[in-house]
Amino acid sequence: MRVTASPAAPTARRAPVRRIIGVETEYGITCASTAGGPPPLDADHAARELFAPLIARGRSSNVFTRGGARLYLDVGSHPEFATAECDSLTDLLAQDRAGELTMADLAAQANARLAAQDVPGRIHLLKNNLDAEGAGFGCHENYLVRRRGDYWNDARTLVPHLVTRQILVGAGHILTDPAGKRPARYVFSQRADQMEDAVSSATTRSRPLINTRDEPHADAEKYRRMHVIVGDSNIAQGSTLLKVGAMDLLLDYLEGGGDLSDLRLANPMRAIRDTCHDLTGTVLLELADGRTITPVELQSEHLERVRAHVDAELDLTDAHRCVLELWERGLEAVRTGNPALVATELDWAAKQQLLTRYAQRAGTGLDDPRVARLALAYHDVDPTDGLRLRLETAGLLKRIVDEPACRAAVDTPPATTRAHLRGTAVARAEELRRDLSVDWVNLKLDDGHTRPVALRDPFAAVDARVDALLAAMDEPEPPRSGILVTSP
Ligand SMILES: Nc1ncnc2c1ncn2[C@@H]1O[C@H](COP(=O)(O)OP(=O)(O)OP(=O)(O)O)[C@@H](O)[C@H]1O
Ligand SMILES: [Mg+2]
Repeated sequence: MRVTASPAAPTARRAPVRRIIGVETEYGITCASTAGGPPPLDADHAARELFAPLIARGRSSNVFTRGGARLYLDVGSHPEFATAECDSLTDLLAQDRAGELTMADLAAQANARLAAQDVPGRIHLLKNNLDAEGAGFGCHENYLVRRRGDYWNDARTLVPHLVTRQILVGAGHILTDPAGKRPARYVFSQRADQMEDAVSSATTRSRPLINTRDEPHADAEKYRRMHVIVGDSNIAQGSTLLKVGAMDLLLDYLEGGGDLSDLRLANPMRAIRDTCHDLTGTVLLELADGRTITPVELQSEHLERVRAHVDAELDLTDAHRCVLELWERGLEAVRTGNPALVATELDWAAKQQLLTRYAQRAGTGLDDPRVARLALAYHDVDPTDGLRLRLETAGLLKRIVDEPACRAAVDTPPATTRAHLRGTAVARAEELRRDLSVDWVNLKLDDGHTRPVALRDPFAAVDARVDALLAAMDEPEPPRSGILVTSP
């Protein structure tokens, strides 16, 4: 009798766990004089000018858009765009870019009003993280995670990733010495020098890497929202894809029982600064167990574990495959000191090439004010003053989601999350001029009698209660409570 081994049963593969992701971006604002001289408006007044049309339409400076996103002016003068909830990486890229386009449109309108009033100023909105006074502002990522007892441990084991990922997804920065003793030099990130505590529950007192405030914007028994505070605002879509996609895969790995706890850093705050300042990626970081590791080694180790997890279990989307490929190539670029390997995809490399080539041609150093202006233009969201569109059109920055799809995302929410319900309701309310109170979870028609709807499942894009709410909007507005209507 011949015994043959039966072929191994094919292992069932699965897609990465479906996850809600949203990115909040604060924008820098300045009003440059067009006549020379000091700015005609300070940042506060410029921000108020920017939001004037929203406020004039009887709304506040805190609105939800037809695209399902939140557009608002918080304390301070940084206009903020928080993307709608996305459950795909490509939707997130479109939404993030929709934020830039929304801001650019608001600035164009504000500049037209200033010109009509003969105010000699032009408002610029900058998708960066440091203003002219040296104050920082943020770009926060939000990831839905399933509520589990060991969330806290998982969040902490991500700190080494958050500390070292800047060698891939940092937006690049020219670091100048205020004392003028050392020449200006190029580093990975603007944000690294602003961070203080590794994990904290407050964002205002200190600058943590992960905010642990428990505000899931969803069914609190099932979900948590992981709120990542450390991260640069990115211009290159490749950087955003890698930043968010790598975290998505790492969370999948951890939720599937993966472990990163042997890679804890002894001093994350020192490590984040050391990593930022060393473009070779070879600075030695101390681990909690006394070993040392370089940022490139640490990222390679994370990538290897994620890859093994993927190979064993996952069937990746095209976007996730791009994430792994770019992660690998980004590390190779740092390891070999060859930014050209990723110069059309990752911000730090694209910006470095732009600035160093300019400085070489002009025969200056990186501290030249013209280089600083070029660096700002990289982050300017204006289609003509800003460089992003020009670089993309010239093929110097790679587009992953094309411009029409990003433009569409301004008014069209992601189709597969509750943002679809919110965006539809907002659009209908705007068309019918009905008052609708909105937050991430709730929709309430302010007519005194239609029942509010709580959308506790961020994955649900269909809901009969919302259909009823839309139908209620179509009905003639009932009399306000407190007013007696009598028939003649
Ligand atoms: N359940 C969820 N899981 C993950 N992300 C979510 C969830 N619900 C909403 N989000 C995303 O979280 C972000 C919330 O933005 P928002 O600016 O309102 O943040 P916040 O932390 O609630 O408030 P603030 O910035 O005012 O402190 C959005 O990008 C949104 O898409
Ligand atoms: Mg916010």
